[in-house]
Amino acid sequence: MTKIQKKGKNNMIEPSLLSSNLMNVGQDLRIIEKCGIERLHIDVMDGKFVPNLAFSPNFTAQLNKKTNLFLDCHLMTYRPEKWVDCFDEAGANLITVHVESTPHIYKVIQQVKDLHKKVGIALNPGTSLSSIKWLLSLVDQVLIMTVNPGFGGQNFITEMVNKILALKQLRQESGTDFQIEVDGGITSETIKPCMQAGADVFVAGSFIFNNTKIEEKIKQLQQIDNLKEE
Ligand SMILES: O=C(CO)[C@@H](O)[C@H](O)COP(=O)(O)O
Ligand SMILES: [Co+2]
Repeated sequence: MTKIQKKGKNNMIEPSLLSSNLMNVGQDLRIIEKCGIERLHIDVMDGKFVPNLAFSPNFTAQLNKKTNLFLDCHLMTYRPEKWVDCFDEAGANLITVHVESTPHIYKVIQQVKDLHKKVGIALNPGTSLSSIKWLLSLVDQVLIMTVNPGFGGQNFITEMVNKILALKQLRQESGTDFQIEVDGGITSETIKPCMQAGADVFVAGSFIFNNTKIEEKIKQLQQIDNLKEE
């Protein structure tokens, strides 16, 4: 199966399986695909970098067999360099590593690029943009965490809107074209300031999955996908 990732209207919403009912994941994948979604968010947690555990390479490989969706693996692990190869083999299309998680961030980015996978860097809310400025020309995506990582269902940190704005400005000034992704507390309300500030990809977990109307919730987010100024 060919994996696609177009810049387009429906690919901007990225459902996060962390809050989904894993007993229904097969059915939910079909609903997500039917809605025209093209990307899926897979949270990977090691119980050390964040106080929780989440998805394995094996789970990712099983998903990869069942769907053509573009798989964005968000590694919330210390020393992500140990996990990159496993998630590459599992079928990740984009591997995002936290700048706070390793003393060798440049090396990990090169490791992902050498595997011919898309690469992202993520920043915790408390980490400033200056820590990644020098890396911006190397990456396909920057993930601004809009909650402290570890759990779904937390409240959006509104101060992060200014960070998105500042990152968009850095992108313009540097002539680079990485995508800006936001993750944490995204709802039909909080998505709006993020979109207006310049975010391109919107991860949403509990807003989509903490109810039985997954399709309706995805559509609510997709309908807002027109506020963006270019
Ligand atoms: O990385 C994370 C949490 O650390 C996320 O991807 C969550 O899955 C987002 O969940 P909601 O905040 O949308 O419920
Ligand atoms: Co995530």
